[in-house]
Amino acid sequence: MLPNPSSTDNQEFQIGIGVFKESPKSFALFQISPKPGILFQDITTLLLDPKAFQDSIDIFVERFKDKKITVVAGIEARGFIFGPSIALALGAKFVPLRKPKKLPGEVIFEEYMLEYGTDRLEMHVGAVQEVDRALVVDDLIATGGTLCAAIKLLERAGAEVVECACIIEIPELKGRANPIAEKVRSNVKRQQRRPQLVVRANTKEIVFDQFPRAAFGGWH
Ligand SMILES: O=P(O)(O)OC[C@H]1O[C@H](OP(=O)(O)OP(=O)(O)O)[C@H](O)[C@@H]1O
Ligand SMILES: Nc1ncnc2[nH]cnc12
Repeated sequence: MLPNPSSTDNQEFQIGIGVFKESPKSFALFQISPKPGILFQDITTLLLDPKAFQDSIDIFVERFKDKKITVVAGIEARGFIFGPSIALALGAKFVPLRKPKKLPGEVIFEEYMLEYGTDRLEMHVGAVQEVDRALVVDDLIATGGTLCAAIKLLERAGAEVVECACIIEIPELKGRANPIAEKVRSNVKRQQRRPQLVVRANTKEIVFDQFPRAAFGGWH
């Protein structure tokens, strides 16, 4: 359940803070739990702040603009939020990697395990070619299973996967222990030691400047 500004109940949502590593910018980050036992990192609060949203795109574009990327592959669903803008800015084509049975044409697919189940990514046959240099975009890396499946799909089609880019990393889930780790770059560090602001179900209470801004050097 997402915060409802008009709600009068007392349900509480935790808000963490995300900090862009390459610029002194921060944004709010909901931590809610739509699935039992999972502390869900939700990037929709970032989207409510057009400046922070633009910054998140610009940071990716800056990093990848000289890497001869010819295809940006966005992972359904939240990779579709960030991927197309990055693709247009890089002058690259955008290829959606979709969940099962959504694409109308012939597909190749990869199955993978998630923090909370299994899933499958599909890609249209012919969407990428052997000459393509790919950037994979998603909102978040948890176990790394999704990005790993995306890389396998693109490589099976002959593309070279240059890097994977996501907004947030959940270090506790050790996605970087996955063999794909050297290809993954996240551009946000969660402020784990910072006390979390707890608000009552009211998005208007998100105050971005309430938190000291901090810059972290470099990607990792
Ligand atoms: O690193 P992993 O453990 O593979 O998890 C990361 C994936 O999980 C989330 O998507 P989800 O599978 O929940 O799908 P959705 O975006 O369609 O809701 C997230 O958007 C990533 O794609
Ligand atoms: N904890 C989490 N929050 C958001 N998306 C996720 N995908 C996998 N684990 C997740």
